[in-house]
Amino acid sequence: MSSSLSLNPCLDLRDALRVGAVVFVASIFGIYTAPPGVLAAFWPTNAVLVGLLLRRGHPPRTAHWLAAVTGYVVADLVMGHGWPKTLMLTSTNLMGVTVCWQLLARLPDEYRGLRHPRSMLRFVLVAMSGAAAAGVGGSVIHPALYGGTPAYGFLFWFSTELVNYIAILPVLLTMPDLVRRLTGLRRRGDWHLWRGGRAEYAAPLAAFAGSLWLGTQLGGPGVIAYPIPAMLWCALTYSLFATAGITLLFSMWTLLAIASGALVIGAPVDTPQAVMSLRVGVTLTALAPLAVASVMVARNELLARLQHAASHDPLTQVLNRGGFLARAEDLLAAPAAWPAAVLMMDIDFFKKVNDTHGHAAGDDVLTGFARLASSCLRSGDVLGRLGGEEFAVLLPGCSVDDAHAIAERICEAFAAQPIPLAGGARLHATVSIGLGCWTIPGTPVGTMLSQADGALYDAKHAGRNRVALAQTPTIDTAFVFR
Ligand SMILES: Nc1nc2c(ncn2[C@@H]2O[C@H](COP(=O)(O)OP(=O)(O)OP(=O)(O)O)[C@@H](O)[C@H]2O)c(=O)[nH]1
Repeated sequence: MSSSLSLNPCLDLRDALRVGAVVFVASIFGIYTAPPGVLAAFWPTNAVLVGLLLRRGHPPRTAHWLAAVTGYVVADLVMGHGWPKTLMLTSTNLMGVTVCWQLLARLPDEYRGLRHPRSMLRFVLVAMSGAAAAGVGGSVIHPALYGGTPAYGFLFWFSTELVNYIAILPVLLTMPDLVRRLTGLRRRGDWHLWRGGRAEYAAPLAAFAGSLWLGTQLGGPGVIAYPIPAMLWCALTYSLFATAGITLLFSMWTLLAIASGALVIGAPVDTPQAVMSLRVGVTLTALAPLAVASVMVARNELLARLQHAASHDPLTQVLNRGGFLARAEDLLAAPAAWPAAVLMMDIDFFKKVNDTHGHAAGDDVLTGFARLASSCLRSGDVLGRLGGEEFAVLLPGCSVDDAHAIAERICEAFAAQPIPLAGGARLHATVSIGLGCWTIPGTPVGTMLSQADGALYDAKHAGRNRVALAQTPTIDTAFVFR
């Protein structure tokens, strides 16, 4: 969410109302699904509220907290709880939410988004702290409202909140990727529901579904762990968000299937203690795939950064020689890439620029040229810095006339636009370009570059600041255009 939201009271109010409405709907859901006369065991409201407050671009305001309190209170009153019970439940809910939100909001972004290898450890500690805060409230209100000891009240609230936070919050914490995708604000490498082809995508999900089904057929206490290998496979294949969704599904399915008798574990789950133990156990089981998915995200982000560093020139940020050659070979493997043209470009008298204005000014000229050349290219063209002041462009699917027009545009635009230097001065520079165009598919990139380099030599010798055409198998006369 943009920071303008915080400056716009109307938008802030609308946002707060949305928070209140979500709290109300989630609370009604929790109350409806609770067994009669007992406190709701699946209570998504608190985890959803924490997730909502964290997903906003800036801290919640008083209006958001007031809207949340109103959502809790109205839901309880609508469902027939009196004021004393409503206030006790609401304050206990808010104790847990406040602690959980405070602690998560203080975590660095990558920990909060579960994108750090150790983020799951911190996340579990935060979830336990939030659950413990709710447990403290529960130890006071539970005996008064439902009977039992304060210790039981603590344990019931602690276990319920722990399960809800661990099962639901990861989905919400990784959800911003989905929001960015839906709103078109996509970042490189940000969203991959899966990594790989279609079969690779479908297989882990099928294994997960199969393991759930197998559990219903075989029964016994071990069946709870049957889906773990499939969930680990999902974590290695799908995005963190998808994995979080799958682990939530696992927790809900396992608990519901045991409750309904579809999954027979052979042990009685007929005391509140046994129910609590089962719920916490099932949810903690789901932490393993989540931790693997977190490690995968961190690993993939690191790999992407390394790959970028290995294939790009740190000064101009265009491809380096290795990156250019690899990309060119990839592109030229497609028949549609032919005819293909190559431009070899070399900044004129660049040594003099360095000697006269200093190395930093030379660097400014290089970055200025890379920027300008990029702006003259079509999408799909590839620009690389082959070394020093020498750049190359691959123009796939480009006729010699179009390639010549692009080369002329770069040459003229560079000569016409002086480069602003750090001290405020402006520096005029020119570039010479050798151009080749090949119609025969399969011509090696190295051959194309060296023939275009020959034309660049011609351009330099004809006086620089010009474009020269290479001799290629289809064009057999080398000449200088101007
Ligand atoms: N500032 C800067 N200079 C570089 C960099 N890489 C190479 N150079 C310099 O680029 C210059 C290249 O000079 P030459 O190859 O003699 O070519 P030129 O002066 O451009 O002459 P012509 O190409 O014949 O027009 C050398 O002085 C290198 O030190 C760089 O990253 N930054």
